[in-house]
Amino acid sequence: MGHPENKKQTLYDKLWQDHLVKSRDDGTALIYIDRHLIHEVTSPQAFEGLRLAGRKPWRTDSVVATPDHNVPSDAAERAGGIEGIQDEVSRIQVKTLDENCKDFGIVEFGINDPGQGIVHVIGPETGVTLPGMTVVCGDSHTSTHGALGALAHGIGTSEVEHVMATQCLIQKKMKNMLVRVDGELGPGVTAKDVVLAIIGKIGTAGGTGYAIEFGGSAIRSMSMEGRMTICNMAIEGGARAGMVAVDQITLDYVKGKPYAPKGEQWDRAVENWSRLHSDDGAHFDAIVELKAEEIEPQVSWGTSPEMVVPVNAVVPNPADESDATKKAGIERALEYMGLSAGQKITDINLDRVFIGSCTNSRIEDLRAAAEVAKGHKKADSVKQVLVVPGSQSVKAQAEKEGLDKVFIEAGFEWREPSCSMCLAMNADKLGAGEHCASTSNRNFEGRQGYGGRTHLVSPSMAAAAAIAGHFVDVREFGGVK
Ligand SMILES: CC(C)[C@H](C(=O)O)[C@@H](O)C(=O)O
Ligand code: SF4
Repeated sequence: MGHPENKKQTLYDKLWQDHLVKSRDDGTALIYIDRHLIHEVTSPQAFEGLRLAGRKPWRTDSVVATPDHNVPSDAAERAGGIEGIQDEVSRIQVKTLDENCKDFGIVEFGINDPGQGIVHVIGPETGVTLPGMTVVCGDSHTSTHGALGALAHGIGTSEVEHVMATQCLIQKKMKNMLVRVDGELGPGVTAKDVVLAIIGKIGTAGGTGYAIEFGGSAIRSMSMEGRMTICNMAIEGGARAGMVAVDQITLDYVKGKPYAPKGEQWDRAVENWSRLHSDDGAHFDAIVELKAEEIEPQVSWGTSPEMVVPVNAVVPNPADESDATKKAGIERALEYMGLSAGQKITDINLDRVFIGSCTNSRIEDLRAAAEVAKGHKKADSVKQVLVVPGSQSVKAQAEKEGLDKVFIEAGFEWREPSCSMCLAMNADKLGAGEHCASTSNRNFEGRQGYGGRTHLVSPSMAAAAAIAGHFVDVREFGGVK
Protein backbone atom coordinates (compact mmCIF):
# COMPACT_ATOMS: atom_id res chain seq x y z
CA MET A 1 0.00 0.00 0.00
CA GLY A 2 1.59 3.29 -1.02
CA HIS A 3 2.13 5.49 2.01
CA PRO A 4 -0.41 8.37 1.89
CA GLU A 5 2.25 11.08 1.91
CA ASN A 6 4.63 9.26 -0.31
CA LYS A 7 4.16 9.43 -4.07
CA LYS A 8 7.11 7.15 -4.57
CA GLN A 9 5.95 3.74 -5.65
CA THR A 10 7.13 0.21 -5.10
CA LEU A 11 7.37 -2.20 -8.00
CA TYR A 12 4.15 -3.82 -6.80
CA ASP A 13 2.38 -0.42 -6.61
CA LYS A 14 3.36 0.24 -10.22
CA LEU A 15 2.23 -3.15 -11.51
CA TRP A 16 -1.04 -2.77 -9.61
CA GLN A 17 -1.63 0.76 -10.90
CA ASP A 18 -0.90 -0.28 -14.48
CA HIS A 19 -3.63 -2.94 -14.35
CA LEU A 20 -6.24 -1.28 -12.18
CA VAL A 21 -9.58 -1.21 -13.97
CA LYS A 22 -11.73 0.03 -11.11
CA SER A 23 -11.43 0.55 -7.37
CA ARG A 24 -14.60 -0.36 -5.55
CA ASP A 25 -16.10 1.10 -2.39
CA ASP A 26 -15.70 -2.13 -0.41
CA GLY A 27 -11.90 -1.92 -0.66
CA THR A 28 -11.64 -4.43 -3.46
CA ALA A 29 -10.61 -3.65 -7.01
CA LEU A 30 -10.88 -5.05 -10.48
CA ILE A 31 -7.55 -5.71 -12.16
CA TYR A 32 -6.87 -6.63 -15.76
CA ILE A 33 -5.12 -9.91 -16.47
CA ASP A 34 -2.62 -10.08 -19.33
CA ARG A 35 -1.65 -13.72 -19.24
CA HIS A 36 -3.59 -16.75 -18.12
CA LEU A 37 -1.79 -20.07 -17.87
CA ILE A 38 -3.74 -23.26 -17.39
CA HIS A 39 -2.98 -26.89 -16.61
CA GLU A 40 -5.02 -30.07 -16.33
CA VAL A 41 -5.76 -30.01 -12.60
CA THR A 42 -7.56 -26.73 -12.04
CA SER A 43 -9.13 -25.98 -15.43
CA PRO A 44 -11.81 -28.66 -16.09
CA GLN A 45 -14.50 -27.15 -13.85
CA ALA A 46 -13.77 -23.70 -15.20
CA PHE A 47 -14.40 -24.87 -18.77
CA GLU A 48 -17.52 -26.69 -17.60
CA GLY A 49 -18.74 -23.48 -16.00
CA LEU A 50 -18.18 -21.55 -19.22
CA ARG A 51 -20.09 -24.17 -21.17
CA LEU A 52 -23.02 -24.14 -18.76
CA ALA A 53 -23.19 -20.36 -18.93
CA GLY A 54 -22.86 -20.40 -22.72
CA ARG A 55 -19.76 -18.20 -22.50
CA LYS A 56 -16.46 -18.18 -24.34
CA PRO A 57 -13.04 -17.00 -23.16
CA TRP A 58 -12.95 -13.23 -23.56
CA ARG A 59 -9.43 -13.06 -24.99
CA THR A 60 -8.47 -16.53 -26.15
CA ASP A 61 -4.95 -15.50 -27.13
CA SER A 62 -4.14 -14.58 -23.54
CA VAL A 63 -4.55 -18.18 -22.45
CA VAL A 64 -1.78 -20.77 -22.80
CA ALA A 65 -2.14 -24.38 -21.65
CA THR A 66 0.10 -27.33 -20.91
CA PRO A 67 -0.33 -30.62 -19.05
CA ASP A 68 2.25 -31.14 -16.31
CA HIS A 69 0.91 -32.61 -13.06
CA ASN A 70 -0.54 -35.85 -14.40
CA VAL A 71 1.79 -36.68 -17.25
CA PRO A 72 4.08 -39.68 -16.74
CA SER A 73 7.80 -39.05 -16.41
CA ASP A 74 8.62 -42.54 -17.69
CA ALA A 75 9.79 -42.34 -21.31
CA ALA A 76 8.13 -45.58 -22.47
CA GLU A 77 4.78 -44.64 -20.99
CA ARG A 78 5.12 -41.13 -22.27
CA ALA A 79 5.78 -42.31 -25.82
CA GLY A 80 2.20 -43.55 -25.97
CA GLY A 81 0.87 -39.99 -25.74
CA ILE A 82 -2.39 -39.31 -23.92
CA GLU A 83 -3.85 -42.73 -24.66
CA GLY A 84 -0.71 -44.34 -23.28
CA ILE A 85 -1.18 -42.89 -19.77
CA GLN A 86 -1.76 -45.93 -17.54
CA ASP A 87 -3.53 -44.24 -14.67
CA GLU A 88 -7.14 -43.62 -15.64
CA VAL A 89 -7.70 -40.45 -13.63
CA SER A 90 -4.52 -38.91 -15.02
CA ARG A 91 -5.43 -39.91 -18.56
CA ILE A 92 -8.86 -38.32 -18.25
CA GLN A 93 -7.39 -35.11 -16.80
CA VAL A 94 -4.85 -34.71 -19.59
CA LYS A 95 -7.37 -35.64 -22.27
CA THR A 96 -9.94 -33.21 -20.91
CA LEU A 97 -7.44 -30.34 -21.05
CA ASP A 98 -6.59 -31.28 -24.62
CA GLU A 99 -10.25 -31.41 -25.67
CA ASN A 100 -11.13 -28.18 -23.91
CA CYS A 101 -8.25 -26.34 -25.58
CA LYS A 102 -9.35 -27.64 -28.98
CA ASP A 103 -13.00 -26.72 -28.35
CA PHE A 104 -12.22 -23.20 -27.17
CA GLY A 105 -9.33 -22.48 -29.58
CA ILE A 106 -6.68 -22.18 -26.86
CA VAL A 107 -2.97 -22.66 -27.57
CA GLU A 108 -1.80 -25.82 -25.85
CA PHE A 109 1.67 -27.29 -25.60
CA GLY A 110 0.40 -30.86 -25.57
CA ILE A 111 1.82 -33.88 -23.77
CA ASN A 112 4.71 -34.53 -26.16
CA ASP A 113 4.93 -31.14 -27.83
CA PRO A 114 8.43 -29.55 -27.89
CA GLY A 115 6.95 -26.64 -25.89
CA GLN A 116 5.52 -28.82 -23.10
CA GLY A 117 6.73 -28.56 -19.53
CA ILE A 118 5.80 -27.48 -16.04
CA VAL A 119 3.67 -24.41 -16.53
CA HIS A 120 5.98 -22.23 -14.41
CA VAL A 121 9.01 -23.32 -16.40
CA ILE A 122 7.56 -22.85 -19.88
CA GLY A 123 5.98 -19.42 -19.25
CA PRO A 124 9.27 -17.56 -18.77
CA GLU A 125 11.34 -19.68 -21.15
CA THR A 126 9.03 -19.04 -24.12
CA GLY A 127 8.37 -15.36 -23.43
CA VAL A 128 4.72 -16.20 -22.78
CA THR A 129 5.42 -14.49 -19.45
CA LEU A 130 6.93 -11.03 -19.83
CA PRO A 131 7.95 -8.20 -17.52
CA GLY A 132 5.14 -5.87 -16.53
CA MET A 133 2.40 -8.42 -17.06
CA THR A 134 -0.27 -9.60 -14.69
CA VAL A 135 -0.02 -13.38 -14.79
CA VAL A 136 -2.43 -15.83 -13.21
CA CYS A 137 -2.82 -19.59 -13.15
CA GLY A 138 -4.88 -21.94 -11.05
CA ASP A 139 -1.72 -22.90 -9.23
CA SER A 140 -0.10 -21.45 -6.14
CA HIS A 141 3.43 -21.44 -7.55
CA THR A 142 2.48 -18.87 -10.18
CA SER A 143 4.50 -16.53 -7.96
CA THR A 144 7.51 -17.88 -9.90
CA HIS A 145 6.79 -15.59 -12.85
CA GLY A 146 7.26 -12.52 -10.63
CA ALA A 147 11.00 -13.02 -11.13
CA LEU A 148 10.55 -11.25 -14.48
CA GLY A 149 9.13 -8.13 -12.87
CA ALA A 150 5.55 -9.30 -13.34
CA LEU A 151 2.63 -9.38 -10.91
CA ALA A 152 1.94 -13.09 -10.80
CA HIS A 153 -0.07 -15.23 -8.41
CA GLY A 154 -2.22 -18.29 -8.12
CA ILE A 155 -6.01 -18.21 -8.34
CA GLY A 156 -8.79 -20.67 -7.46
CA THR A 157 -10.79 -22.71 -9.97
CA SER A 158 -13.80 -20.37 -9.86
CA GLU A 159 -11.43 -17.48 -10.55
CA VAL A 160 -10.00 -19.41 -13.51
CA GLU A 161 -13.49 -19.34 -14.98
CA HIS A 162 -13.96 -15.68 -14.07
CA VAL A 163 -10.70 -14.62 -15.72
CA MET A 164 -11.48 -16.61 -18.83
CA ALA A 165 -14.92 -15.01 -19.06
CA THR A 166 -13.97 -11.42 -18.23
CA GLN A 167 -10.16 -11.04 -18.37
CA CYS A 168 -10.43 -9.44 -14.94
CA LEU A 169 -10.00 -10.48 -11.35
CA ILE A 170 -11.43 -9.04 -8.15
CA GLN A 171 -8.55 -8.39 -5.77
CA LYS A 172 -7.67 -6.59 -2.61
CA LYS A 173 -4.40 -4.75 -2.78
CA MET A 174 -1.73 -6.44 -0.72
CA LYS A 175 0.78 -4.75 1.56
CA ASN A 176 4.39 -4.26 0.43
CA MET A 177 7.24 -6.27 1.90
CA LEU A 178 10.88 -5.98 0.91
CA VAL A 179 13.15 -8.93 1.54
CA ARG A 180 16.65 -7.70 1.01
CA VAL A 181 19.61 -10.05 0.73
CA ASP A 182 22.87 -8.15 0.57
CA GLY A 183 26.39 -9.40 0.07
CA GLU A 184 27.87 -12.32 -1.79
CA LEU A 185 26.80 -15.93 -1.47
CA GLY A 186 29.52 -18.37 -0.53
CA PRO A 187 30.57 -21.24 -2.82
CA GLY A 188 27.97 -24.01 -3.01
CA VAL A 189 25.23 -21.74 -1.65
CA THR A 190 22.38 -21.29 -4.12
CA ALA A 191 19.11 -19.44 -4.60
CA LYS A 192 17.30 -22.40 -3.04
CA ASP A 193 19.32 -22.04 0.15
CA VAL A 194 18.56 -18.32 0.18
CA VAL A 195 14.81 -18.83 -0.08
CA LEU A 196 14.80 -21.64 2.49
CA ALA A 197 16.76 -19.38 4.84
CA ILE A 198 14.25 -16.56 4.23
CA ILE A 199 11.32 -18.87 5.05
CA GLY A 200 13.20 -20.20 8.06
CA LYS A 201 13.44 -16.62 9.26
CA ILE A 202 9.97 -15.20 8.47
CA GLY A 203 7.98 -18.46 8.84
CA THR A 204 5.31 -19.83 6.54
CA ALA A 205 2.89 -17.11 7.61
CA GLY A 206 5.47 -14.29 7.56
CA GLY A 207 4.41 -13.01 4.16
CA THR A 208 0.65 -13.38 4.62
CA GLY A 209 -1.13 -10.37 3.17
CA TYR A 210 2.02 -9.06 1.49
CA ALA A 211 3.44 -8.96 -1.99
CA ILE A 212 7.16 -9.58 -1.50
CA GLU A 213 9.81 -7.83 -3.53
CA PHE A 214 13.18 -9.57 -3.33
CA GLY A 215 16.08 -7.15 -3.61
CA GLY A 216 19.60 -6.45 -2.45
CA SER A 217 22.92 -7.15 -4.11
CA ALA A 218 22.73 -10.95 -3.75
CA ILE A 219 19.40 -11.04 -5.63
CA ARG A 220 20.58 -8.47 -8.19
CA SER A 221 23.56 -10.61 -9.11
CA MET A 222 21.47 -13.78 -9.42
CA SER A 223 20.55 -15.34 -12.76
CA MET A 224 16.90 -15.42 -13.83
CA GLU A 225 16.79 -19.10 -12.92
CA GLY A 226 17.87 -18.27 -9.38
CA ARG A 227 15.34 -15.44 -9.12
CA MET A 228 12.60 -17.82 -10.28
CA THR A 229 13.57 -20.31 -7.57
CA ILE A 230 13.24 -17.54 -4.99
CA CYS A 231 9.91 -16.19 -6.25
CA ASN A 232 8.58 -19.74 -6.64
CA MET A 233 8.73 -20.21 -2.89
CA ALA A 234 7.27 -16.80 -1.94
CA ILE A 235 4.02 -18.68 -1.48
CA GLU A 236 5.67 -21.02 1.04
CA GLY A 237 6.53 -17.88 3.01
CA GLY A 238 2.82 -16.95 2.98
CA ALA A 239 2.93 -14.33 0.20
CA ARG A 240 0.80 -14.97 -2.89
CA ALA A 241 3.17 -12.92 -5.05
CA GLY A 242 6.94 -12.53 -5.10
CA MET A 243 8.81 -10.32 -7.52
CA VAL A 244 12.17 -8.95 -8.58
CA ALA A 245 12.79 -5.61 -10.32
CA VAL A 246 13.59 -5.58 -14.02
CA ASP A 247 17.26 -5.06 -14.84
CA GLN A 248 19.73 -5.92 -17.59
CA ILE A 249 19.75 -9.59 -16.52
CA THR A 250 15.97 -9.68 -17.04
CA LEU A 251 16.18 -8.03 -20.46
CA ASP A 252 19.00 -10.29 -21.63
CA TYR A 253 16.96 -13.30 -20.57
CA VAL A 254 13.75 -12.22 -22.32
CA LYS A 255 15.31 -11.00 -25.57
CA GLY A 256 14.83 -13.37 -28.47
CA LYS A 257 12.33 -15.64 -26.71
CA PRO A 258 9.70 -16.91 -29.19
CA TYR A 259 6.81 -14.90 -27.68
CA ALA A 260 8.87 -11.82 -26.75
CA PRO A 261 8.34 -8.60 -28.74
CA LYS A 262 10.70 -8.01 -31.65
CA GLY A 263 12.23 -5.01 -33.48
CA GLU A 264 10.58 -1.69 -32.75
CA GLN A 265 8.12 -3.33 -30.37
CA TRP A 266 11.05 -4.64 -28.36
CA ASP A 267 12.52 -1.15 -28.03
CA ARG A 268 9.20 0.25 -26.85
CA ALA A 269 8.77 -2.61 -24.42
CA VAL A 270 12.24 -2.06 -22.95
CA GLU A 271 11.45 1.61 -22.44
CA ASN A 272 8.29 0.69 -20.56
CA TRP A 273 9.91 -2.13 -18.57
CA SER A 274 12.75 0.08 -17.39
CA ARG A 275 10.25 1.72 -14.96
CA LEU A 276 9.66 -1.62 -13.28
CA HIS A 277 11.58 -1.19 -10.06
CA SER A 278 10.73 0.39 -6.72
CA ASP A 279 11.46 4.12 -6.57
CA ASP A 280 14.19 5.22 -4.18
CA GLY A 281 12.49 5.96 -0.90
CA ALA A 282 9.29 4.04 -1.74
CA HIS A 283 7.46 2.89 1.38
CA PHE A 284 7.46 -0.76 2.41
CA ASP A 285 5.15 -1.93 5.19
CA ALA A 286 7.75 -4.47 6.27
CA ILE A 287 11.44 -4.99 5.56
CA VAL A 288 13.36 -8.19 6.22
CA GLU A 289 17.12 -8.30 5.82
CA LEU A 290 19.52 -11.20 5.42
CA LYS A 291 23.27 -11.23 4.93
CA ALA A 292 24.32 -13.44 2.03
CA GLU A 293 27.59 -14.45 3.72
CA GLU A 294 25.68 -15.94 6.65
CA ILE A 295 23.56 -18.26 4.54
CA GLU A 296 24.68 -21.90 4.45
CA PRO A 297 23.35 -24.85 2.45
CA GLN A 298 19.93 -25.62 3.97
CA VAL A 299 18.05 -28.86 4.68
CA SER A 300 14.45 -29.04 5.89
CA TRP A 301 13.98 -31.55 8.70
CA GLY A 302 10.23 -31.22 9.32
CA THR A 303 6.85 -31.08 7.63
CA SER A 304 6.70 -27.40 6.78
CA PRO A 305 9.20 -25.37 4.73
CA GLU A 306 9.97 -23.19 7.76
CA MET A 307 11.34 -26.26 9.57
CA VAL A 308 14.74 -25.82 8.04
CA VAL A 309 18.34 -25.65 9.33
CA PRO A 310 21.86 -25.41 7.88
CA VAL A 311 23.30 -28.77 6.80
CA ASN A 312 25.83 -28.82 9.65
CA ALA A 313 23.20 -28.23 12.33
CA VAL A 314 21.18 -30.76 14.32
CA VAL A 315 17.48 -31.58 14.41
CA PRO A 316 15.87 -29.15 16.91
CA ASN A 317 14.73 -30.13 20.35
CA PRO A 318 11.08 -29.34 21.22
CA ALA A 319 12.21 -28.75 24.81
CA ASP A 320 14.00 -25.59 23.63
CA GLU A 321 10.72 -24.11 22.35
CA SER A 322 8.73 -22.02 24.82
CA ASP A 323 5.64 -21.52 22.65
CA ALA A 324 3.32 -24.48 23.36
CA THR A 325 1.79 -24.65 19.88
CA LYS A 326 5.18 -24.54 18.19
CA LYS A 327 6.52 -27.13 20.60
CA ALA A 328 3.66 -29.51 19.75
CA GLY A 329 4.30 -28.84 16.06
CA ILE A 330 7.96 -29.81 16.40
CA GLU A 331 7.07 -32.97 18.34
CA ARG A 332 4.57 -34.04 15.73
CA ALA A 333 6.96 -33.32 12.88
CA LEU A 334 9.75 -35.30 14.54
CA GLU A 335 7.44 -38.26 14.94
CA TYR A 336 6.21 -38.14 11.34
CA MET A 337 9.73 -37.72 10.02
CA GLY A 338 11.13 -40.49 12.22
CA LEU A 339 13.85 -38.19 13.59
CA SER A 340 15.07 -37.50 17.08
CA ALA A 341 15.98 -34.20 18.70
CA GLY A 342 19.70 -33.42 18.48
CA GLN A 343 20.32 -35.85 15.61
CA LYS A 344 22.85 -34.54 13.11
CA ILE A 345 21.33 -33.58 9.75
CA THR A 346 24.28 -35.31 8.06
CA ASP A 347 23.22 -38.56 9.78
CA ILE A 348 19.88 -38.66 7.95
CA ASN A 349 19.96 -41.50 5.41
CA LEU A 350 18.12 -41.16 2.13
CA ASP A 351 16.00 -43.77 0.33
CA ARG A 352 15.27 -41.70 -2.76
CA VAL A 353 16.34 -38.42 -4.32
CA PHE A 354 14.22 -36.18 -6.52
CA ILE A 355 15.79 -33.48 -8.68
CA GLY A 356 13.03 -31.56 -10.43
CA SER A 357 9.87 -29.42 -9.90
CA CYS A 358 9.08 -25.83 -10.83
CA THR A 359 11.48 -24.74 -8.07
CA ASN A 360 14.62 -26.42 -9.41
CA SER A 361 14.29 -28.09 -12.80
CA ARG A 362 15.76 -25.44 -15.05
CA ILE A 363 18.98 -25.84 -16.97
CA GLU A 364 21.10 -24.15 -14.34
CA ASP A 365 19.72 -26.50 -11.68
CA LEU A 366 20.55 -29.54 -13.77
CA ARG A 367 24.03 -28.22 -14.47
CA ALA A 368 24.62 -27.76 -10.74
CA ALA A 369 23.45 -31.30 -9.96
CA ALA A 370 25.51 -32.77 -12.82
CA GLU A 371 28.62 -30.96 -11.67
CA VAL A 372 28.38 -32.74 -8.32
CA ALA A 373 27.33 -36.11 -9.81
CA LYS A 374 30.04 -36.21 -12.46
CA GLY A 375 32.37 -39.16 -12.03
CA HIS A 376 30.47 -40.49 -8.98
CA LYS A 377 27.88 -43.22 -8.43
CA LYS A 378 24.77 -43.06 -6.32
CA ALA A 379 25.05 -44.89 -3.00
CA ASP A 380 23.76 -48.47 -3.11
CA SER A 381 21.47 -47.72 -0.21
CA VAL A 382 19.63 -45.08 -2.27
CA LYS A 383 16.89 -46.92 -4.20
CA GLN A 384 16.20 -44.30 -6.82
CA VAL A 385 17.40 -40.92 -8.00
CA LEU A 386 15.01 -39.20 -10.36
CA VAL A 387 16.12 -36.29 -12.52
CA VAL A 388 13.10 -34.69 -14.13
CA PRO A 389 13.74 -31.69 -16.39
CA GLY A 390 11.15 -28.92 -16.12
CA SER A 391 10.40 -28.71 -19.81
CA GLN A 392 11.08 -30.29 -23.17
CA SER A 393 13.33 -27.39 -23.96
CA VAL A 394 15.35 -27.83 -20.73
CA LYS A 395 15.57 -31.54 -21.53
CA ALA A 396 16.86 -30.87 -25.05
CA GLN A 397 19.42 -28.36 -23.80
CA ALA A 398 20.62 -30.72 -21.05
CA GLU A 399 21.03 -33.52 -23.58
CA LYS A 400 22.94 -31.20 -25.87
CA GLU A 401 25.36 -30.56 -23.01
CA GLY A 402 25.61 -34.26 -22.17
CA LEU A 403 24.12 -33.83 -18.70
CA ASP A 404 21.80 -36.81 -19.23
CA LYS A 405 24.86 -39.03 -19.68
CA VAL A 406 26.47 -37.71 -16.51
CA PHE A 407 23.31 -38.58 -14.59
CA ILE A 408 22.88 -42.00 -16.16
CA GLU A 409 26.50 -42.89 -15.48
CA ALA A 410 25.97 -41.92 -11.86
CA GLY A 411 23.02 -44.32 -11.68
CA PHE A 412 20.39 -41.55 -11.74
CA GLU A 413 17.25 -41.88 -13.90
CA TRP A 414 16.72 -39.34 -16.68
CA ARG A 415 13.00 -38.66 -17.07
CA GLU A 416 10.42 -36.76 -19.12
CA PRO A 417 9.25 -33.23 -18.17
CA SER A 418 6.50 -33.26 -15.53
CA CYS A 419 5.74 -32.33 -11.91
CA SER A 420 6.55 -35.94 -11.07
CA MET A 421 7.56 -36.70 -7.49
CA CYS A 422 7.01 -33.10 -6.40
CA LEU A 423 3.46 -34.05 -5.51
CA ALA A 424 3.12 -37.66 -6.65
CA MET A 425 0.16 -37.17 -8.99
CA ASN A 426 1.84 -39.46 -11.50
CA ALA A 427 3.50 -42.81 -10.78
CA ASP A 428 6.55 -41.32 -9.05
CA LYS A 429 6.00 -41.69 -5.33
CA LEU A 430 7.75 -42.31 -2.03
CA GLY A 431 6.91 -45.36 0.01
CA ALA A 432 5.73 -44.89 3.60
CA GLY A 433 8.61 -44.00 5.90
CA GLU A 434 11.05 -43.31 3.06
CA HIS A 435 13.32 -40.26 3.30
CA CYS A 436 13.78 -38.21 0.16
CA ALA A 437 16.18 -35.37 -0.60
CA SER A 438 14.00 -33.26 -2.87
CA THR A 439 14.58 -30.05 -4.80
CA SER A 440 10.86 -29.25 -4.70
CA ASN A 441 9.10 -26.68 -2.53
CA ARG A 442 6.75 -28.52 -0.16
CA ASN A 443 7.54 -31.04 2.56
CA PHE A 444 4.01 -31.48 3.90
CA GLU A 445 2.92 -34.85 5.29
CA GLY A 446 2.24 -37.22 2.40
CA ARG A 447 3.22 -34.68 -0.24
CA GLN A 448 5.44 -37.12 -2.16
CA GLY A 449 3.41 -40.21 -1.33
CA TYR A 450 1.57 -41.55 1.71
CA GLY A 451 3.89 -41.59 4.73
CA GLY A 452 6.78 -40.22 2.66
CA ARG A 453 9.38 -38.00 4.34
CA THR A 454 10.56 -35.03 2.30
CA HIS A 455 13.69 -32.97 2.92
CA LEU A 456 13.92 -29.80 0.84
CA VAL A 457 17.37 -28.98 -0.54
CA SER A 458 19.14 -27.40 -3.50
CA PRO A 459 20.00 -29.43 -6.64
CA SER A 460 23.69 -29.71 -5.74
CA MET A 461 22.87 -30.78 -2.18
CA ALA A 462 20.43 -33.38 -3.56
CA ALA A 463 23.06 -34.80 -5.92
CA ALA A 464 25.66 -34.93 -3.13
CA ALA A 465 23.17 -36.73 -0.86
CA ALA A 466 22.44 -39.25 -3.62
CA ILE A 467 26.12 -40.11 -3.81
CA ALA A 468 26.82 -40.20 -0.09
CA GLY A 469 23.53 -41.90 0.86
CA HIS A 470 22.99 -39.28 3.57
CA PHE A 471 23.09 -35.51 3.72
CA VAL A 472 26.52 -33.97 3.28
CA ASP A 473 27.74 -30.43 3.06
CA VAL A 474 28.09 -29.93 -0.69
CA ARG A 475 30.97 -27.55 -0.04
CA GLU A 476 33.02 -30.57 0.98
CA PHE A 477 32.55 -32.09 -2.48
CA GLY A 478 35.35 -31.31 -4.94
CA GLY A 479 34.70 -28.98 -7.84
CA VAL A 480 31.75 -27.13 -6.32
CA LYS A 481 31.66 -23.51 -7.39
C1 LIG B 1 -2.40 -28.85 -8.25
C2 LIG B 1 -2.17 -27.40 -7.90
C3 LIG B 1 -3.49 -26.77 -7.67
C4 LIG B 1 -1.18 -27.22 -6.77
C5 LIG B 1 -0.91 -25.76 -6.45
O1 LIG B 1 -1.77 -24.91 -6.47
O2 LIG B 1 0.19 -25.41 -6.13
C6 LIG B 1 0.13 -27.92 -7.08
O3 LIG B 1 0.77 -27.42 -8.18
C7 LIG B 1 1.03 -27.91 -5.88
O4 LIG B 1 2.20 -27.60 -6.02
O5 LIG B 1 0.54 -28.23 -4.79
S1 SF4 C 1 6.22 -28.91 -9.88
FE1 SF4 C 1 5.24 -29.19 -7.91
S2 SF4 C 1 4.97 -27.17 -7.07
FE2 SF4 C 1 5.37 -26.95 -9.23
S3 SF4 C 1 3.37 -26.83 -10.17
FE3 SF4 C 1 4.03 -28.96 -10.22
S4 SF4 C 1 3.18 -29.86 -8.38
FE4 SF4 C 1 3.07 -27.65 -8.10
